[in-house]
Amino acid sequence: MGSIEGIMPENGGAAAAAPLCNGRAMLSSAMEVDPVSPASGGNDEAATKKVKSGGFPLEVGTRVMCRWRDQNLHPVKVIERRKLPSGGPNDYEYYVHYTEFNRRLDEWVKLQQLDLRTVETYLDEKMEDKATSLKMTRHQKRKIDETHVEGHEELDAASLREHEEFTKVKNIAKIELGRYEIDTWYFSPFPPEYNDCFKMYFCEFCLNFMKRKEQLQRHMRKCDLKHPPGDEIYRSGTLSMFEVDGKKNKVYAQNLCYLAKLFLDHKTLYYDVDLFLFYVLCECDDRGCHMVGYFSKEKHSEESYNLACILTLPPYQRKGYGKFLIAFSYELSKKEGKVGTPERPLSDLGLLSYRGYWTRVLLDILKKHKGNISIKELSDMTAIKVDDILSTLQSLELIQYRKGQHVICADPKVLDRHLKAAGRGGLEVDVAKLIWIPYKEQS
Ligand SMILES: CC(=O)SCCNC(=O)CCNC(=O)[C@H](O)C(C)(C)COP(=O)(O)OP(=O)(O)OC[C@H]1O[C@@H](n2cnc3c(N)ncnc32)[C@H](O)[C@@H]1OP(=O)(O)O
Repeated sequence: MGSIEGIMPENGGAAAAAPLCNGRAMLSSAMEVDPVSPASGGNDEAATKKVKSGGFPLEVGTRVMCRWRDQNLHPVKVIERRKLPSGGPNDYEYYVHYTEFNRRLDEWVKLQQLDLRTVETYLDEKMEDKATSLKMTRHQKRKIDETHVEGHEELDAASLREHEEFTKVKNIAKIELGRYEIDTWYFSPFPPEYNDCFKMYFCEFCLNFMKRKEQLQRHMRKCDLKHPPGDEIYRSGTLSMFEVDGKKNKVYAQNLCYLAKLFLDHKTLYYDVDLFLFYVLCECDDRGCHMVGYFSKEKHSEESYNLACILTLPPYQRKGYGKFLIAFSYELSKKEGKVGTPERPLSDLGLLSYRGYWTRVLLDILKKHKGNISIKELSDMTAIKVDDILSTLQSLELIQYRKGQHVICADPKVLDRHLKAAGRGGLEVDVAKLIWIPYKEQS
């Protein structure tokens, strides 16, 4: 581990910071596809100026069509380039951003994948502006936070640019975790000694990470853990949930945050894991409890956040675990006697999962309920914050504003149609199997 004290994904106040992976307007129309999120193409277009057609190697900023894994050509922007070790002076590979897709699909491609007839080179004026202006945007601040530079307010434009350069390309391409090799999605600020790592090896139990397979093998012979540290607060069949206190298990919590950042783009990394609890979901067998995903939660949240970050590891995604984690966070809120809401901004996949969960929970109640029901009553029953109920019902066009108040208009046939469209329900939380005392009642 590096010398930093701790890291914690945190996104308070980041809503206005033009997050890279927020729930943009595409969400209603792109429910079933992966990639899910288009890029911020529109604004980019406005802020760039066509300068010239390039030669070789292609310039950073070049726009060109690129053959993707679906075998079709898609527009990309060259983010970075590097010389091929064995190649001649013009033999480069290019790190490209598919402008229609989310940043998690950015990748290194060979020249042969690019349709060179479509090459256009653009100079990004925004980048130029940054180099000459000393004014730091919130977005830039966020980038600096991600690389753990203290006192970043004082950084000049050149250093800022250096940091942007540093975070725009995924630093770690793959990780090994338990029996899975996983392609990473985003940059994560691992300590500098890991900079040259293509693949990292994680102990699936203590989450320590290493550069080489042999190190991991040696570690696995010594590591005593067979499950996350902390208390097992839920067990149902082969599923277990562990509550890990960031203060008591600092190194584990830090490791978890480094790991999670590889799949979370829009979260700022923050120092203090002490202030958070981590709920780690595992599938258990005779070899141990294998992490499936987790969510973090502030011990005390003034904004009534009941979840800070949520992650299902890619091999386990689309199996209902995300909605299970969300449901679990609301069960904890119910036990606390509070309403809750996730920290903003939500990622594209985060918003899809929450929208699916809220829709299903609310419509199930509306379907069964006889007589009138208020938004407040719905909130009390579900621990879902009133704003989230309103936005969900509004997006389903089930709510009208009449005579100064919101009225739910729930035709059973319409409810059925929406429920069908809301996707699967996710794995159920069996509340009887949750044994948990809210944090404030301890100590
Ligand atoms: C507050 C915050 O932390 S916001 C950040 C949220 N976290 C992230 O973005 C990290 C990376 N993403 C993830 O870890 C996961 O995608 C999660 C946690 C958001 C969802 O986890 P999953 O285990 O895949 O969720 P689950 O299987 O319950 O599916 C939830 C719904 O999300 C949608 N969804 C999830 N993945 C996809 C995808 N790749 N493409 C389209 N829709 C998707 C679907 O509507 C799905 O429901 P359905 O399968 O019934 O149609």
